[in-house]
Amino acid sequence: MSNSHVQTRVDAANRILFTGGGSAGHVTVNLALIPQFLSDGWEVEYIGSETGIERELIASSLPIPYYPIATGKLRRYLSKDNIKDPFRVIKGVTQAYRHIRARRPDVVFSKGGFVSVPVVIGAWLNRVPVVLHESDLTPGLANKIASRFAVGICTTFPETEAYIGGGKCHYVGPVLREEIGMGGAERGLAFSGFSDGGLSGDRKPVILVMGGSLGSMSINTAVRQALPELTQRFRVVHLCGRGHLDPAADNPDYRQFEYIDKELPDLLAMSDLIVSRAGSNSLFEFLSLKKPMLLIPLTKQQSRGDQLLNAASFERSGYAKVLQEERLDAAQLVRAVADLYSDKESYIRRMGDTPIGDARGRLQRLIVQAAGKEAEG
Ligand SMILES: CC(=O)N[C@H]1[C@@H](OP(=O)(O)OP(=O)(O)OC[C@H]2O[C@@H](n3ccc(=O)[nH]c3=O)[C@H](O)[C@@H]2O)O[C@H](CO)[C@@H](O)[C@@H]1O
Repeated sequence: MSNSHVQTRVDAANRILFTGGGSAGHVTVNLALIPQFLSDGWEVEYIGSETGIERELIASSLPIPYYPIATGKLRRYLSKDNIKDPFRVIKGVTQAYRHIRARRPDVVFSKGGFVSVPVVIGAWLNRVPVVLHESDLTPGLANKIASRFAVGICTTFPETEAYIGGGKCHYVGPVLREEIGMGGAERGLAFSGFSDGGLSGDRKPVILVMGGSLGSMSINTAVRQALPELTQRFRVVHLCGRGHLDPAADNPDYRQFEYIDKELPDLLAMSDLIVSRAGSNSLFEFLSLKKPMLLIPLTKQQSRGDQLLNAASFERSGYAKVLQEERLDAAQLVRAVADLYSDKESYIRRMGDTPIGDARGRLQRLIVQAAGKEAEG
């Protein structure tokens, strides 16, 4: 009796396939959602690229199968790779189509990035419902293409609907990983080797510098040039991106790391100020923790202008100070940090009034509904 009960449960397991990658910003929401589906008894699997950051982030933190497929970049500019990439996209669609046909997930959830397009098309060809999520105020190219094949597009900003249309948009708000709010400042200081003085009022305040999940050359250069001045008043912890450590940047009040995974919540908890690019996931993480932030958004030439809009929206709400990339140098950085620090209480006060809400729960309910499974509320 008990055996047949177990067998029935296994046969009837709900199955969800996640995709998304290329940068951590296209994986973070998946990292927030997957543990919930696993604890609700769903079978979860992931399709990502062969070499993208998603492969490492998923493998290092979640016990789920990962299926790599061929990917080709979708570019808005001329490149010799534009010739071979369409063939890689077609190969990726074939691989995703076959995988989805064999595994028959109830639903596909896509977080965007160029790896997601073949998966979304493969799901659509198999008549598996697809739900998308867009982190930025304006949709990325992958999500623009994928939206034609999706039953729903969940957004972080209410304004995004104007850029997608089609009546498929659902505003859910920012989806945060649960562990972001669970960091410990003491642990962050110990990890950074700044434990002396602990959390006492007489320690130097800490600035956390994040150049986006891939790092930023211009922020790295400006921060390192500004170190002699910055470290007179602050300690600086710098997440500089893979391959961008600089052994010459040596200062007792400076620490640099390429990329931080598990300890990031502790580093955030420890920080008094943040200097960052303006990727949407990072911004809402800072907001939820009420960290005064100086944002240096990617320009229209470096990205599609999404970060300019994200940063402008946060500046309008009084959550962030913005320094434009074109004006970025060591002197401007020092000045902007000093201004932000002297006004930090008003930033914290304005962020204090902002409810973050349960976007993770709302998004999960929408996905479960799209899968044709019952979801309450
Ligand atoms: C160059 C590029 O394409 N940038 C895009 C990318 O940015 P990016 O990948 O930087 O995206 P986000 O800032 O949105 O998210 C980064 C995520 O990585 C985490 N993190 C970062 C550094 C680190 O050392 N450890 C760590 O865990 C952050 O906490 C955050 O959860 O996706 C964003 C969301 O669609 C877009 O707004 C950006 O324009």
